[in-house]
Amino acid sequence: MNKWWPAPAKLNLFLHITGRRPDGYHELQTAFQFLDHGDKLKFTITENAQITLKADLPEVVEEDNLIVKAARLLQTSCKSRSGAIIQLEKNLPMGGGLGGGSSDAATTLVALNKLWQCGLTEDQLASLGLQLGADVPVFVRGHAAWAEGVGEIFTKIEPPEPWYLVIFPECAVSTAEIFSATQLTRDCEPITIAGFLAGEGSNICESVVTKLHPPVAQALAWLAQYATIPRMTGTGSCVFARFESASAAENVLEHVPAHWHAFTAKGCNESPLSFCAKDFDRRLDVTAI
Ligand SMILES: C[C@@](CO)(OP(=O)(O)O)[C@H](O)COP(=O)(O)OP(=O)(O)OC[C@H]1O[C@@H](n2ccc(N)nc2=O)[C@H](O)[C@@H]1O
Ligand SMILES: Nc1ncnc2c1ncn2[C@@H]1O[C@H](COP(=O)(O)OP(=O)(O)O)[C@@H](O)[C@H]1O
Repeated sequence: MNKWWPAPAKLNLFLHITGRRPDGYHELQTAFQFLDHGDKLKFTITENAQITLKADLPEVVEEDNLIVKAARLLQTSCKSRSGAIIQLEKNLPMGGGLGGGSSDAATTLVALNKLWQCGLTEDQLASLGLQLGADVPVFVRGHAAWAEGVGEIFTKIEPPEPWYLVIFPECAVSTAEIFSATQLTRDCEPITIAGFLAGEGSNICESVVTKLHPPVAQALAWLAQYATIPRMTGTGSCVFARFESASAAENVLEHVPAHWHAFTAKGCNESPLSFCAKDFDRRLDVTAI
């Protein structure tokens, strides 16, 4: 049966900028964790090579959609003669720092690699993903990670998996806009994984984003009434706080002002996409017997 593949959200549990490369890209330290909440994609394989996207996403023209770009890139790389009709259920806000577009691209690479039987390795898929965006490789690899470089050098980590309340303050923030801001701090002292797991780290982009986008400051101030250390993810705009239980997060969700979109989700060190890919392999094994 044709099933839905998950494209989960990510959180940056902290984000520091430690330098800048000659090409302008920023050197980062960050920790990625996935959420059990995100977009969903369904793939129907076709005999002709056409890639068709069915998505209610008028903001992004089909040619620019990372799903279409990922499918075409894989098709060229593995010389697939098949095509696909790809259906997208978009649940994640765009420009929210939850990595929705990157996650959609990663799910497309992982799913079509299996469905077209391309046989590319995880390393090959991650390096294709990096051509599409700095955030795509972590979604391909599917494990919570400490990331350095421009965000592509990973070490697996196992942080606690709390419940989160995530608020999208109804404003989109462009990653490029924040990385080009002159006031951005770009000389954070490097920290260690042990230091992070012991509670060090913040989101260094928060001060710039809150000045340029007041709703982000308002959402952080609102969350601070209910939780300790509310934080922004990535370059914004979403903010989040952690809770001990689903019910504790849901109790606060009930009070979120109606003009903001918000949801609760569980932190996951293994991505829902990774579970789905393993389940796909397991089913193939069963069919083969
Ligand atoms: C910083 C993070 C943290 O997760 O921000 P979010 O986008 O998730 O908020 C990401 O790594 C972003 O990844 P992604 O959103 O894929 O960025 P890309 O499309 O590759 O790049 C968008 C723009 O951001 C800048 N950029 C991106 C990554 C980086 N390490 N340094 C940069 O300077 C570049 O100017 C680039 O043109
Ligand atoms: N499938 C997609 N879903 C969302 N955004 C996409 C997609 N394809 C391309 N984009 C572009 O990527 C930008 C960043 O989107 P997204 O990844 O959701 O946000 P963020 O990087 O802040 O987490 C969008 O504003 C949009 O222009």
